[in-house]
Amino acid sequence: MVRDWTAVMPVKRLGAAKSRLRGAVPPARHGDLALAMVLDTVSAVLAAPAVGELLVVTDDPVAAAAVSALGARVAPDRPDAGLNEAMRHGADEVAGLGRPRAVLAGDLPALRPEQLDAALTAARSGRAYVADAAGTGTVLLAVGPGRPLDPRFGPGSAAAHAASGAVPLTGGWPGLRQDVDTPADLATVLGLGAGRHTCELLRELGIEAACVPAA
Ligand SMILES: Nc1nc2c(ncn2[C@@H]2O[C@H](COP(=O)(O)OP(=O)(O)OP(=O)(O)O)[C@@H](O)[C@H]2O)c(=O)[nH]1
Ligand SMILES: C=C(OP(=O)(O)O)C(=O)O
Repeated sequence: MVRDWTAVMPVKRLGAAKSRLRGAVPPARHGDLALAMVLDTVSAVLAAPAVGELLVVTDDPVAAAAVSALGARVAPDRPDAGLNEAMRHGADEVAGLGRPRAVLAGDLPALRPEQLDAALTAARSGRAYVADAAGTGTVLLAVGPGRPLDPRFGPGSAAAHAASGAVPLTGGWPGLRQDVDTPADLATVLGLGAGRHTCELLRELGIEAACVPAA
């Protein structure tokens, strides 16, 4: 498979990230959990043969160092105006319109490389999205060369992406579709099998967790 996709992943400052997930682990470890989920998502993305490069858009120094160590490239969060602007900046300005780009959230700790490959293969020709497991949100938005990303993430983003002309991708891909916003989402992910970083952190905290093999 040709490694031609640039994956783009926005990561909020860890101290402010994943507020709806607060309470899933002790407060002092909340940032560690947010980072562990990012690292599992990054590991799966970098192991996907269709991905040539992963660009992480973040102003968090700890996350930046950790994802760099795994092999991702880091760009600052500009214009520092929220999720859609961070995605647009990474995909259209830093990566550039000349490449196929796919943005995905950094909260997919059960993501498997083959699921991302399948989604990117299905998306190849146009602007396409993958809805989250609930069907209302979006976990991935892909766009071919020459086209702006035009991201519309936020509440109801699946419908917003459809209304903007993006094609919904219909594969099963349970790990790709399962983003973690709440403690209930985390429990679902632990049933699917979380990546090594999330899994080891939870086990350290005495929480039962099924782990998948390292990607
Ligand atoms: N660079 C950047 N990433 C963001 C920003 N807002 C959200 N993200 C990232 O986008 C992905 C999905 O975001 P959300 O699920 O809305 O995450 P969140 O804002 O941390 O979660 P809540 O506080 O629970 O709403 C995660 O990887 C976040 O880290 C932002 O303003 N800048
Ligand atoms: C930003 C989104 O999701 P969430 O905040 O639920 O992760 C979205 O689905 O567009």
